[in-house]
Amino acid sequence: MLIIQDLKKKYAKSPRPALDGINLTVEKGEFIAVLGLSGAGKSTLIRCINQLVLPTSGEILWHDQPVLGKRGKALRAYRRQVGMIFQNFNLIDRLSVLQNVLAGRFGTTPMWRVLLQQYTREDLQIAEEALLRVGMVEFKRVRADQLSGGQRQRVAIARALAQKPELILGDEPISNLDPVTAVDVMELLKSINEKEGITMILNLHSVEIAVQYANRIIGIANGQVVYDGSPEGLSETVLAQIYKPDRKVDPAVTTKAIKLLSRI
Ligand SMILES: Nc1ncnc2c1ncn2[C@@H]1O[C@H](COP(=O)(O)OP(=O)(O)OP(=O)(O)O)[C@@H](O)[C@H]1O
Repeated sequence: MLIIQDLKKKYAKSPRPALDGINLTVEKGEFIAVLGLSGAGKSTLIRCINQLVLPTSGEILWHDQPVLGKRGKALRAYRRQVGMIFQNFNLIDRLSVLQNVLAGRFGTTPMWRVLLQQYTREDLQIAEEALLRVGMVEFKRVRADQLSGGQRQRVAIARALAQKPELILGDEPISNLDPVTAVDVMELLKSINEKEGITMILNLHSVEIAVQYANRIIGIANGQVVYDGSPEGLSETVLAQIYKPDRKVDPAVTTKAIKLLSRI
């Protein structure tokens, strides 16, 4: 469903490319965890997929159609098929839970339709179904800023679901959550992946969580894919390739981290 070909991204003020020739093929129904050191390029990759960041070169194909260069209506149509969840949830605090989820129905069209309650009965039904799916329907009238982190991420997932996406991208979706809530959110995402067949690509910082939930791991180092395979294949050598020492990290710290990681 998604093919990434020789994708490169060089930010104007950055000396090194953030992405340096990424090639990936993603099939429907996969649950992919992207691992890598801070600065490896994970966020840039996720953001290039939904065009929040424009790559410098390469190609992205969605159902065999080129994504790069899409503008306006065509870009909105593509983005509706690709839901996104973020580390900081990206909810609008002053709006209710339901209004936040309804925002997902409009993709990138103006917020005034939500604010003026210009949505259809069908939009409302889909939004409520999404809230029911994530266990938050009884909070629909509550303002988003009244919720806990875990509840906010559930609402963000419902907002993504209300788009009726084929793919959900997650940029460190559990980084701001305590370990129990993080597992709770991962269980929800896994269940959505298995029951609704929605493909997941999530950047994760926890190798342990990635191994537990993903059926494919993509390891990135210095903007390149250094591992693409099963969780079982994450040997100490592979972990060293992903989290290898580089200029920014003290080699002793990295070695210690790899030893800790390889115990899982
Ligand atoms: N807007 C930007 N402008 C300039 N350089 C950037 C920008 N965003 C990211 N970078 C650089 O691109 C590289 C990759 O960053 P990216 O955020 O994709 O990494 P990451 O693996 O997601 O890291 P983290 O886990 O810390 O979020 C880093 O060197 C970073 O400094």
